[in-house]
Amino acid sequence: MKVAVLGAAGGIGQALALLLKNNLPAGSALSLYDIAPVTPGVAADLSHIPTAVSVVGFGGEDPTPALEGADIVLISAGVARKPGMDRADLFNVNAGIVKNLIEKAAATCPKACIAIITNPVNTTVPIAAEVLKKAGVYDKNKLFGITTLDVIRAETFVAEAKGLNVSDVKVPVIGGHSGVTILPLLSQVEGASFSDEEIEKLTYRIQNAGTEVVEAKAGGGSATLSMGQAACRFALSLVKAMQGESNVVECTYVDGGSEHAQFFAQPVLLGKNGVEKVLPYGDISAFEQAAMDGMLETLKGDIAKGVEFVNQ
Ligand SMILES: NC(=O)C1=CN([C@@H]2O[C@H](COP(=O)(O)OP(=O)(O)OC[C@H]3O[C@@H](n4cnc5c(N)ncnc54)[C@H](O)[C@@H]3O)[C@@H](O)[C@H]2O)C=CC1
Ligand SMILES: O=C([O-])CC(=O)C(=O)O
Repeated sequence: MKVAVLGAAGGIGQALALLLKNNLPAGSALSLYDIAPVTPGVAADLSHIPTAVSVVGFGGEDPTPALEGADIVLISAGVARKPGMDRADLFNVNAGIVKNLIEKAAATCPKACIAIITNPVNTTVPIAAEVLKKAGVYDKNKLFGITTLDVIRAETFVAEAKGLNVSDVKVPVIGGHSGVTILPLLSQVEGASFSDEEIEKLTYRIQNAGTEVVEAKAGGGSATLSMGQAACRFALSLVKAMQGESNVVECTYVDGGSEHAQFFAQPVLLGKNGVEKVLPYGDISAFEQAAMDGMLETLKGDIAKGVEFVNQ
């Protein structure tokens, strides 16, 4: 299995590459790309870690050499938030970066599964879909927005609040990846019950956890280490499923599985060819239904912005 990371010299990219070097199955290949000229050096650095995962790195303008033969492409290239910004403020810079990288992926590894980290995810994933459609290589089962950070945050915060062992806590998070579009289904957490006030507070914290990190980093960027961990979890799940393991499920932002919006995050059964089946997210509470009703206009607007960007 060959995994390419685009944006590999950045805060997320380096953390993710380190985790993948240590956790991909033996015999895998890791291919790193970033416009930053340090990238071959990042690969050289990682290559001294004694695991059976090969690593090469490419800098400069052209990602093609990193994409050749890739089975999975993980994209974290782009700018991150500073205090006072919301994720949509990243659109002007990151939309063009994602469009260019996807054009290269469409030409070089059209059958790869592509998973996008770059914000605003609600919009960059529809951009990728439109670019792949224009290139005639779109397979909706092979395009993902990585929303796993919302899931690991929800699991961490619930375990802390309820004194549970975090490895036993499962929290589906549906919708999108910004503000009100992030909807943790706390009503489905097993082995814990919450007061209305706890639900409101936990939901708000999960929705705004990215901003919590942006403010704490005080101008030095956004979540990188927890995102590296989240993206590694998602990538390893995808690798396992693509290699034939059954029952691999992750919440992820995908095309066409929801009656609510063209793109929607919910539990997805992963398989040999990417999405095997978009799973129902089950019963939700009245609070969650109101949150769902309240998010859809924002989410649909975010999606339309991406579609327009490519087709303008
Ligand atoms: N999906 C999610 O849950 C999360 C997404 N993010 C997003 O991930 C993105 C990256 O964040 P960080 O790694 O913290 O930023 P960073 O600034 O540390 O790294 C970004 C990297 O992208 C590279 N880059 C810029 N343009 C490029 C291009 N055209 N081709 C290749 N590489 C390019 C830069 O050289 C840099 O190394 C941001 O958009 C951020 O908002 C961050 C946290 C969570
Ligand atoms: O908040 C940000 O800008 C980065 C991000 O997506 C997150 O941490 O969830």
